[in-house]
Amino acid sequence: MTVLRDESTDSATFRQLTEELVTLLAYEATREIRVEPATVQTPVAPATGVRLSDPRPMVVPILRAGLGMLEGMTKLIPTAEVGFVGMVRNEETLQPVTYAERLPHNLAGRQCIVLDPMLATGGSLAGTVQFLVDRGADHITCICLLAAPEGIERLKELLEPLQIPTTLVVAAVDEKLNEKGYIVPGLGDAGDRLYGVTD
Ligand SMILES: O=P(O)(O)OC[C@H]1O[C@H](OP(=O)(O)OP(=O)(O)O)[C@H](O)[C@@H]1O
Ligand SMILES: O=c1cc[nH]c(=O)[nH]1
Ligand SMILES: [Mg+2]
Repeated sequence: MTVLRDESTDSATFRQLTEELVTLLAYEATREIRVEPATVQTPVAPATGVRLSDPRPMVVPILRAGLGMLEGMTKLIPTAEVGFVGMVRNEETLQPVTYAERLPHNLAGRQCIVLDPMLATGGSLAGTVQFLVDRGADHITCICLLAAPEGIERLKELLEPLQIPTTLVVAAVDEKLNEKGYIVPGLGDAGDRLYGVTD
């Protein structure tokens, strides 16, 4: 996290560290993944273990910055399906605008794992979780690198009344948001740090 925060870290290193960190967070985030018993034959005797249940989990990166977390996640669950949501925050109003959405219409009974490095006001993550819940997802795990207390509160407010099991896994909770809605001390604009500055 310290190297990610450092403004002198270049994009290539930022991407690599994001991927590595996500794989560690994914270890934590998959604790509650649904599995079923599976028996295999070892050279010595039958052994019972587990395999992922059907339907398989759906991993949902929030474009653009969430894409930097996808590879690290699918390393851990290579058989997961992937759906996409594209959102950009209007930097004046701080409201998210959805510009892309490629998800199955029916997510009934699906566990969804949402990826976005930054949970700031919570608007983008809350909007994405709402998409998933509206389509029937019944278990949500969000993985973020950094969260602001304000964003965590917003997510709680959305999710508690829905009574859907939800887990938020973060590498660090920072102090606050600044007047521009940026996480303090944070790491700046995660999308820009990963892929370069856009205007
Ligand atoms: O919690 P919020 O206040 O909604 O802010 C967080 C969002 O802002 C960033 O995306 P951004 O809008 O910069 O788009 P990008 O990924 O294309 O850079 C970040 O990746 C989150 O999606
Ligand atoms: O600090 C922040 C807040 C929103 N989005 C980012 O990328 N960084
Ligand atoms: Mg951005």
